[in-house]
Amino acid sequence: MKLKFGSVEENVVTREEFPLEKAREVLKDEVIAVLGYGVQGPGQALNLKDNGFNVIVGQRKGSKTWDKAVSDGWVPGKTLFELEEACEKGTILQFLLSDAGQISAWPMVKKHLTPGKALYFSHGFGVTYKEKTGIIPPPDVDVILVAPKGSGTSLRRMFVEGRGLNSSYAIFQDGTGKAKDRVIALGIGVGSGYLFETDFYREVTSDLTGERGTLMGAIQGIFAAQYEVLRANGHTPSEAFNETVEELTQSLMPLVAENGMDWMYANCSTTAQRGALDWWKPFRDATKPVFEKLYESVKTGQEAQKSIDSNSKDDYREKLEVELKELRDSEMWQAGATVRKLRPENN
Ligand SMILES: NC(=O)C1=CN([C@@H]2O[C@H](COP(=O)(O)OP(=O)(O)OC[C@H]3O[C@@H](n4cnc5c(N)ncnc54)[C@H](O)[C@@H]3O)[C@@H](O)[C@H]2O)C=CC1
Ligand SMILES: CC(=O)[C@](C)(O)C(=O)O
Ligand SMILES: [Mg+2]
Ligand SMILES: [Mg+2]
Repeated sequence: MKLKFGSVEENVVTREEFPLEKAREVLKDEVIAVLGYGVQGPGQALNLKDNGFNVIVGQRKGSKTWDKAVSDGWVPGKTLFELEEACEKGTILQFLLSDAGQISAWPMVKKHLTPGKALYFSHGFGVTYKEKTGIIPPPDVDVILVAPKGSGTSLRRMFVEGRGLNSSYAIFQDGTGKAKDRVIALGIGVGSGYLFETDFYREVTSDLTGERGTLMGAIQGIFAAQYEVLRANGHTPSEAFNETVEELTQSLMPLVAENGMDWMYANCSTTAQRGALDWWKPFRDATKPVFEKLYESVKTGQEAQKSIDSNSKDDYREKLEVELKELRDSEMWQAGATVRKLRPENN
């Protein structure tokens, strides 16, 4: 249906409009092969299975995530296979290896994309940056995307709680004439809240911007800046952490989630309101040039290139661990660990 967001009309699909029964009918003859069992793999595969679809998992034998798949109830030789065997058996191949992993697995996956099958992504990365990834699908298959806007962990948790994480959907190639029904049915099947339309290019550029920006990179940067200023002015770690992170995640963001920033503002002290109304524009103006620089770096493919280069190195895991350790060992997140332990519900 068409729905207005502010004054802009968009194509969206809701669960009322496309119920689960309809999704099951559309996909009743399909074997959905979920390739990769990292973060999105488990969330999507388990939700699809619990929603009554015919799902198998493809994963490297002997890997940690193979064992995780077994402990999640996937049965070797019945619903859990080596990657290639899953590609052979599946009629819809959900390509959920890491974006760098997709590059090395592509020649094998491509071999099994016989006419009529569907190739499904949760990111526009592989296809958009085809000069860098070599991922060029054959013409007689559907190439579709459902991109949950959040972690696979949340996708599963929210499903179990009877909620739904929103996803975008896109069709890159309709090789069978069935791509639209297939993509919507899969979007509903993996447990999406509502689905909004996009294309592969817009999905990848917005996603790369968001995770580098307000979802992760920018928020960590703003946290660090404020925490450092408070500490430099004699505030304790407890005070700096609570006033920077804990209050935001525990008290204020849940209110924003429920009713919007306007409502949260309206329900704080008049003192906070005055200051927060005065200061949001200077913060916007100070950071906007950084966001513009970020978007440019995404647009030119530089961000994609960097992530391919670093993720394909042999010592990638060790290097990553060093950088994550720096975050973990920072005083702010050390303080955070102590503060989390002190939450009454964790005692
Ligand atoms: N992590 C998340 O929650 C989200 C991820 N996505 C997208 O979903 C896709 C999957 O992402 P994640 O679940 O984060 O992946 P991941 O980084 O957790 O890796 C998934 C699986 O790929 C396997 N793998 C990696 N390299 C391989 C190779 N060369 N050969 C065979 N297997 C290999 C790993 O064993 C792992 O089981 C990506 O396109 C990502 O951008 C989209 C939304 C959110
Ligand atoms: C969770 C998500 O959607 C991200 C942040 O874009 C990702 O993990 O790539
Ligand atoms: Mg992402
Ligand atoms: Mg994302």
